[in-house]
Amino acid sequence: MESIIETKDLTISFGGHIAVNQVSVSIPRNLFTSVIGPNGAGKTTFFNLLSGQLNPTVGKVFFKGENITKKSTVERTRLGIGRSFQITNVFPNITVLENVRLAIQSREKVRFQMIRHFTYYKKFTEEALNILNTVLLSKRANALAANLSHGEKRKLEIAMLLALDPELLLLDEPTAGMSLEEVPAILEVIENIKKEGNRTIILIEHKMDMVLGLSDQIIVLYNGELLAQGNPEEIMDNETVQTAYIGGESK
Ligand SMILES: Nc1ncnc2c1ncn2[C@@H]1O[C@H](COP(=O)(O)OP(=O)(O)OP(=O)(O)O)[C@@H](O)[C@H]1O
Repeated sequence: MESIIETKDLTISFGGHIAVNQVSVSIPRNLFTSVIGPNGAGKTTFFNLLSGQLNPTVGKVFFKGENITKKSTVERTRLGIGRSFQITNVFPNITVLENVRLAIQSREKVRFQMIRHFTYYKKFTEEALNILNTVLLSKRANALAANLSHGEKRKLEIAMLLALDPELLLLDEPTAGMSLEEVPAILEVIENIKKEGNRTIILIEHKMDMVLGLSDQIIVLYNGELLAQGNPEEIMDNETVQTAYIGGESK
């Protein structure tokens, strides 16, 4: 199966501590992959190495076959890798719809020419409304971003990410800090993106029921190392995983 992103011996150490240790994985295009592992296993660091926030001490990252190890975060975003927390430009004092439309506009780097402006405005507004539909924020399109609840803000962050039109979406614990009532909506948002079928999603998540329900394959990290990779059944049946992680994880 064609891989969208691949790592070879990916390693990073902070001082003496090896946070990600010789991880070689191939992540197939259009499959839903989750990365699990106990606290401190190296999941977020692994994402940082994929998105370019960190450079590996050793090892390589390939995106669609191209060696991107030396590329910056901005270059990787341009190539099609989208990471949720990269989106810092949510403007609190404009509406939800305007935020998403502006993000689309900046993606397209449109020059404001008055004659063409109306055509683009309509096109971008339609795309923004479609994205808001995907993230279940249509009803809040005209609300000021500042007035959103915590759960709605997370949805807007995902919307801003979708506005970049990434081929690969890296979602790092999208339900973190959410109330239990807000979790099903985020799950529905992820399912909507999955259903649209044009993006590959990699999810870091502690909620095992969510991981098992969404994933085609699961990568297990433990002490920075790749402990296992397989479909949900294989991972649940894997004795090493049970001993190292699932049995011992309470979060
Ligand atoms: N910038 C850094 N400097 C020093 N140590 C770091 C740095 N970033 C991460 N670490 C260490 O690397 C290890 C892996 O951290 P990481 O955040 O990747 O784990 P995680 O699996 O995402 O954990 P969690 O589930 O708690 O988010 C931890 O021991 C952490 O303290």
